[in-house]
Formats: sequence, C-alpha cells, structure tokens
Amino acid sequence: MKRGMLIILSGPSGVGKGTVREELFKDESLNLSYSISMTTRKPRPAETEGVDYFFVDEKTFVDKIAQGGLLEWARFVGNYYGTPKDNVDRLLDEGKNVVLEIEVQGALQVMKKCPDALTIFLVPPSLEELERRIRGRRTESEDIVKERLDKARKEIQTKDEYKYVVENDDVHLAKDKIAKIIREHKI
Ligand SMILES: Nc1ncnc2c1ncn2[C@@H]1O[C@H](COP(=O)(O)OP(=O)(O)OP(=O)(O)O)[C@@H](O)[C@H]1O
Ligand SMILES: Nc1nc2c(ncn2[C@@H]2O[C@H](COP(=O)(O)O)[C@@H](O)[C@H]2O)c(=O)[nH]1
Repeated sequence: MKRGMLIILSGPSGVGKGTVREELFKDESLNLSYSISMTTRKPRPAETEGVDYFFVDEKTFVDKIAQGGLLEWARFVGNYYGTPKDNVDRLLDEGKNVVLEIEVQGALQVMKKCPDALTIFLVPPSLEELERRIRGRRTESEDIVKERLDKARKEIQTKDEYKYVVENDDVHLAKDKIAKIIREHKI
C-alpha cells in the first residue's frame, strides 16, 4: 500500500485552522486522518478527551518527551502541546493522509524531520479580524487573548517557511484551495 502524505496545517491561534479542517474532513475523497495531539491545557467545555486532544498532566507530557514518543512538541502560551509519533506512523502506513494541526515551533521541527511534508500556513484577512475571531470564540481569558495575539504577530512572520500560504477569509473558499493543493501535491 502507498504510504500516506503528511500534511501540516499551521497558522496563528484563532485563524480558523480547526474550522477549515472540519470542512476538509467532510470530503472523503481526500482520505484524511487527524492526528490527535497531547496537551497539558485544560479542556474547554465543548472538548472531549481522545477526540479533540489527549489531555494530560505535565509529568505525563515530560515523560513522553523523554521516551522519544513525540514527533514534535512546543510550549505555547503556558502549556505543552505535542504530536504522538506512533499514531502518525500507523496512519501513514495505512495509507492515510495525516493532518497535523499545529503551531509554528512544532511545524518547523516537522519540516526538518520530514522535508516531504505538505506544509500550509493559514493567514487571517487582517490582525483586527484575527482578534475578532479569538474574542468571538470566548474560550480564553483576557490575558491569554493578549498573549495569543502577541504570539500571532510573530508567527505570521514565519509564513514563507511553508510551501503554501492560504488566506482564510471565507471558510469554504479556504477549504477548496487547500483541497486542490492536497490533490495536486506530489511527494
Ligand atoms: N473564515 C472565517 N470567517 C469568520 N469566522 C471564522 C472563519 N474561520 C473561522 N472562524 C471563527 O473563528 C474562531 C476561531 O476558529 P478556530 O477555533 O477554528 O481557530 P483555530 O485556528 O483552530 O484556533 P486555535 O489554534 O486556537 O485552536 C471560531 O469562532 C470560528 O468559528
Ligand atoms: N506544536 C504543536 N502545536 C499544537 C499541537 N496541537 C495543537 N497545537 C496548536 O497549539 C495552539 C493552541 O491550541 P489551543 O487548542 O489551545 O487553541 C494552536 O495553534 C494549535 O494549533 C501539537 O501537537 N503541537
């Protein structure tokens, strides 16, 4: 069986990675599978263990790093986030196109380890719109919103490290652009 493609969907917090990813996953012809990350962040009310994330304590996360069990990991605004390696390898072996929805530090690590990965950076139409989206989601405290926006300004400066940059103005247009990129990308 042909090994699947590794796809990194990155971009600042609140740009709409999760929203666009949900649209992409409705298209079964793309043969996508989602890599569920591990995090020390507390679950939001609508989040489910093992679906949105594997929610763990700091010791479990640090042990996982020490065991070499993460493909990449980063500290982002006070919490650890990382990609369990075994799961990604298994899904790729099964021929799935595996989506990592991750922030910039982790994406840069994967680019080094897996230069063939398809890397896509989602940009907002403007920083003002990004702020509206983060605030509109009502999941973060004021302090965290400010930290995430500060981080976003720096993250956007790295966009040229990615193979593709896609603006998320309209969710369906962004989904269509990314679907086309996935279909046409050759490893
Ligand atoms: N194109 C769009 N136009 C308007 N609102 C959008 C658009 N895309 C996403 N949103 C909204 O912006 C908010 C943030 O989206 P989402 O949670 O998908 O972002 P994210 O990049 O996955 O964030 P995080 O990295 O923090 O997980 C949500 O309320 C979502 O409904
Ligand atoms: N480097 C990694 N970043 C990840 C991973 N899983 C999610 N993320 C990114 O972290 C921020 C914050 O996420 P949130 O759920 O607290 O809003 C966001 O950019 C995510 O894409 C991961 O495994 N590694």
